[in-house]
Amino acid sequence: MKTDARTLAAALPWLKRYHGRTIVVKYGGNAMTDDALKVAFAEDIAFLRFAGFRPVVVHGGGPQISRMLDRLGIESEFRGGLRVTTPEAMDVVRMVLVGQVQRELVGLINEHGPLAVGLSGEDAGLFTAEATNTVVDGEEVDLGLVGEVSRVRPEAVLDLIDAGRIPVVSSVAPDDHGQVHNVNADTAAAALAVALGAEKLLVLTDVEGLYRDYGNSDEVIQEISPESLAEMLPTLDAGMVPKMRACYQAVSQGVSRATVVDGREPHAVLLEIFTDEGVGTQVLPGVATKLRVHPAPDEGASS
Ligand SMILES: Nc1ncnc2c1ncn2[C@@H]1O[C@H](COP(=O)(O)OP(=O)(O)O)[C@@H](O)[C@H]1O
Ligand SMILES: CC(=O)N[C@@H](CCC(=O)OP(=O)(O)O)C(=O)O
Repeated sequence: MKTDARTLAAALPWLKRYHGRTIVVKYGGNAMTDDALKVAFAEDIAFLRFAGFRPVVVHGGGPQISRMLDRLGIESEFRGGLRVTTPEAMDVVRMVLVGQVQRELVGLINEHGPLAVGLSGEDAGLFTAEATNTVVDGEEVDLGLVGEVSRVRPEAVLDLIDAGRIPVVSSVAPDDHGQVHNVNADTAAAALAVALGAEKLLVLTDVEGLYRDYGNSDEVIQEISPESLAEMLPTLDAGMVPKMRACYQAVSQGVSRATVVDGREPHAVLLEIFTDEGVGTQVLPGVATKLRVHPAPDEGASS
């Protein structure tokens, strides 16, 4: 059989499995580095929709926010993987996420038909935020206007999906008093995946997956259970903290699996979903931890 035919035929089990199912795809700002990657991402999302899946996009934009804050001369720092957000910075976060990153992704997806509709946690009560702090080296750190998602009203997203649209969601959300908060996009994606009863949470980032010992070892975790991940969480650093906590929460609350993949690979979404060889790190119940040394000898080979 020709290689292309083999690849297409191998997609059949995944087409059957995910047909009519909801997949929440979190597109991190670090995986939006060049235009070609963004175009490929939009193609993948449109592909999923035309293949009969129900894709929902939650996007990040951390590096884009940082660049704009720099340009405006507003200082920003991250603590425990979360941006300390002053009221001044909050305006910029909202402007960049909703006004720039979301608009761009909606436009790219809509190159393929009238599919994507952008919304944020502020629309139709989608998310309610609750102010949160974080603990770094045993000390509580005040993060300002940073929120966790305390409630999800998924009706607006469900209406869009049922109408054949692709929701593209930005992670800002009001608290009970209407004060808008900055929610980490991984956190928002997990909360939405749980509320939608999604089959899968797929997270695109800028590393091959979760490294067992980042910076000191080439071993990437291929599969891990939520329990083993929970044990690892206190040892993680930087952006991986909210990301892996989000995967843990999604799988602990009913999403069948959460996967972190390298979004710098063009068409990472299609590769992850339609090839038998799992790439990245999969969090799923009941598995023993499985490691892979990166780069794996046969990585990139589809079966
Ligand atoms: N154990 C780990 N495995 C992989 N990456 C890690 C780990 N610990 C920290 N990191 C860092 O987390 C970063 C990804 O998080 P982040 O920058 O927030 O990405 P995104 O914009 O995709 O949400 C990686 O680029 C890496 O520098
Ligand atoms: C509270 C917090 O840190 N919010 C993030 C929101 C954007 C985000 O999460 O973007 P990535 O997915 O690209 O990292 C921020 O301000 O950068």
